[in-house]
Amino acid sequence: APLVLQFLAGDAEPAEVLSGALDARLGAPLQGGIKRQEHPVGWWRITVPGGLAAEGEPRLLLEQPFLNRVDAWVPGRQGPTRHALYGAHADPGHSARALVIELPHGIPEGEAVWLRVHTGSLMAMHPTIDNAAQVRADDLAYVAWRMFVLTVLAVLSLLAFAFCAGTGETSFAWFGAMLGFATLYLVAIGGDARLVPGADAMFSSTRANAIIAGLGVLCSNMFQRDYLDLRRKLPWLDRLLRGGSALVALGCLGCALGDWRGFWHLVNGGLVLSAIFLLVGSTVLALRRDRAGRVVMASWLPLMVFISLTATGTGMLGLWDSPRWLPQALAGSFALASLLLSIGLADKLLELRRDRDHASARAHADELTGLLNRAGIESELARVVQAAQRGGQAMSIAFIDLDHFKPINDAHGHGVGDQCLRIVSQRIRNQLRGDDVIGRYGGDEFLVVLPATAAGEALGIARRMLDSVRQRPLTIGELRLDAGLSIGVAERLHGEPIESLVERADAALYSSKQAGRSRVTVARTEPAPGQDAVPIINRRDGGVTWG
Ligand SMILES: Nc1nc2c(ncn2[C@@H]2O[C@H](COP(=O)(O)OP(=O)(O)OP(=O)(O)O)[C@@H](O)[C@H]2O)c(=O)[nH]1
Repeated sequence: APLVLQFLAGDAEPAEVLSGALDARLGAPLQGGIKRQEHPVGWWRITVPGGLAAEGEPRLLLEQPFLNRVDAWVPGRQGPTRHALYGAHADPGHSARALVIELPHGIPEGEAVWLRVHTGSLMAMHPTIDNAAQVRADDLAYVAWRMFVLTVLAVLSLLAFAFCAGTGETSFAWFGAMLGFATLYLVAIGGDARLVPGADAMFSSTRANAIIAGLGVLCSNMFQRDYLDLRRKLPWLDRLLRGGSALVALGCLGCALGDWRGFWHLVNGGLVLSAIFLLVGSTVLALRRDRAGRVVMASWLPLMVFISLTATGTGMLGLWDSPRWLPQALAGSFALASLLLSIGLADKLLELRRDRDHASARAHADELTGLLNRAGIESELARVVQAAQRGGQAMSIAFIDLDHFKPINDAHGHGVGDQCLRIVSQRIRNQLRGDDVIGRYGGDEFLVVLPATAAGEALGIARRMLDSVRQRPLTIGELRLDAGLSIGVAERLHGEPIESLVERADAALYSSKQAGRSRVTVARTEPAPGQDAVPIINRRDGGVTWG
């Protein structure tokens, strides 16, 4: 039904208003809905040209009530009914999307609904008429949508805190807090928690809501500074954003201490400035092909569009006739923005991890041979020793030194020496199994770590490595160079520390050198009869020296 909405200038006694004595003061029909005029309390008359029949149990709905309180006089009913989202007159029978006023007799032609509205909110309330069945259906759809949006926000917020705890990245905590406050703010203005004990006192206060919104903006600014790395990438914008945050912080503090409306404006001003700064910053960064900038722009833009549409539409400024679903689309765009930012954060985390892995791979690589360097093989050794300790498994290591390498260097130059090292490292590596690791320990020395391997098996592998080098000469250009390896193998004794294991393998290698090079020495795994420690002793055994 087309409703005619008229405002009565100035407050008056109900009896006087209802008698029609003040009808001359009624203004022209309004489009923009019921919103705050000069005074917080005002009278509104609603009529329907041609009248509204009582069939279908018609209801008058006032959408987006937030902090407005309404006394309604409807045709055929004595005295007013009271309606509000919060407080004693909250209506548990309907969703929070609108105040619902029953019209048991419809609105007969020539009669009117009179509303005395105490406006506590800046948003306009839209009066519409629906039948009871439609109101119930719309209520269910509204509650389902709100549950979805608020659940998305709350879950993402909790996830962000869990990520912060897991990764130690503070930007996740700021993001989680921002989502938490955004959820609270949506719940406050939407009235979703109005029937929860205590929510009434908290959410029905403009000051409390300004503080919630302000804290949300502060967390958002902190998060974006971190996420976009503004300090480094756009220092001028970082300073501006800090200014915006200072205004918001001051406003929040003021709202906490006193009731002056200026503080409330300070929060809102800081919010608008921060949003503009962020949009500018993310656009500049996105144009520079910055990934984080693009994510923020993609998530911020729809939000900003919906906020602008809401602010300029019928709900707030009344510059255009915005659709009724717009406030819910705004809530949805909050959830969408958070989802995009969550994905962006996860992506950033992956990028950081990739960078770290690359850096650590670079730090642990030996440039000449492509094997692990000393630090790399030592850390692998520590890892394998730890695993062997936990699993109670055997493990061995092999220390390898190229024989007579210095003369090759001296006779053919360092370039040929380097080539030798490359070829030898390649041949040794080819003898290893999947889990074995090899690194260049320094100069012409290599260390091989053999997980789940006892001395006997390690000896076999060491001999294969030795054979792979000594059975074929190293070919470098025209040169054919014979080479050999001295190898020391040691199996880790139960509970043996790394240093001792390495020392025993080194001593076994020394034994190989002493015994004439190009051979393998295995360190004993058990003390010799009559001795308490495991010594290195030499025993010739078919080309293999046993220690
Ligand atoms: N070409 C080249 N030579 C290196 C590199 N690092 C160390 N060296 C040389 O490797 C040689 C190592 O010699 P040693 O292991 O002490 O002596 P060796 O001649 O191999 O004698 P034994 O080990 O006793 O058989 C030295 O001459 C070092 O200058 C490298 O990266 N490239």
